[in-house]
Amino acid sequence: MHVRLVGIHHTYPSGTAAVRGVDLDVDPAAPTVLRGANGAGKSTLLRIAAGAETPSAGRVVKRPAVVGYLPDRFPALLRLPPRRWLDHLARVRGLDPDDVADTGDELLEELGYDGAEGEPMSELSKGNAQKLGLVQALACDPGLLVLDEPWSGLDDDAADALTARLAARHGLTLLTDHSGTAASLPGARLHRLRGGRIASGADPDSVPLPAAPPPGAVLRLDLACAGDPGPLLERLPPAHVETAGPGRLVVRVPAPESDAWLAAALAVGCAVRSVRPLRPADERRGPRSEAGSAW
Ligand SMILES: Nc1ncnc2c1ncn2[C@@H]1O[C@H](COP(=O)(O)OP(=O)(O)OP(=O)(O)O)[C@@H](O)[C@H]1O
Repeated sequence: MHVRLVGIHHTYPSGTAAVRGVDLDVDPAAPTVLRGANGAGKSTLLRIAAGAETPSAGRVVKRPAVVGYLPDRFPALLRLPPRRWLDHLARVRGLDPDDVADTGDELLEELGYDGAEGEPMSELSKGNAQKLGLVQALACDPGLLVLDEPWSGLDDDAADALTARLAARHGLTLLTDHSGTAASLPGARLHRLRGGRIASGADPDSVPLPAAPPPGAVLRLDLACAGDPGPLLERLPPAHVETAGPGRLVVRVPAPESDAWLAAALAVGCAVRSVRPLRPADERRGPRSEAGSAW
């Protein structure tokens, strides 16, 4: 079941129009990732998707009953100790805290949480507070998981553990991520927000095509594509394949063919991560992998 954000606008009482007409499908088959500059409206849109904020206009269709939400920041004066806070949030979601305690403990261990039991939330280190935030969002077995910068503040081991958990998740997931890690999740669908709007494929900020590639130029297309790349490549025009792995396809195509190639890739459900001209040194080095090779 998809969750759909339809015609979402949001203007804060201050007059800031943070979201201006966003339609977005959150697909259960792959994580939906929002990118964009600071202030683009990502956190606002996530709060609306999670049901933590009511939009000025528009609606969220088919939001599941249980939503796991990691906000961009916690209230600074949260005095509850961690365990009581986790129990409190379980009750807010209509769940019995005992039912989520085992999964919560498993997650705390997996993420290497080492904050003191009795310490108020407001006195935890940033990373430990982030780990608790992730645990409350993940432990409730959410129908929709909404994560605002989930890798922020995590140490390397915790970041890897989170990446592995999200990669293995089946279900609706919507997240923002400045670190770039989310783009590597299998099948990740990337959308760029710009000034409160989803940037279209033609937006230069979304598809950074060089203004005028010189004759003979070769472009490297980096794509996020759901599913097995083998069958996908058979449906696409020939190209030198650099990388063909779960969720990721990197190919080289002559510049004059790149528009047709991109159009074909978008038509089979891929999202464009970047389009860059190859430097002559890269071209001499040749592709790193021969998977699916040849024009
Ligand atoms: N509570 C609020 N009241 C008034 N304006 C707000 C509020 N929260 C956000 N804004 C404004 O709305 C716009 C979008 O902010 P938002 O936090 O959604 O962007 P963002 O893309 O998540 O940014 P960042 O990458 O810095 O987290 C910004 O201009 C911001 O100043």
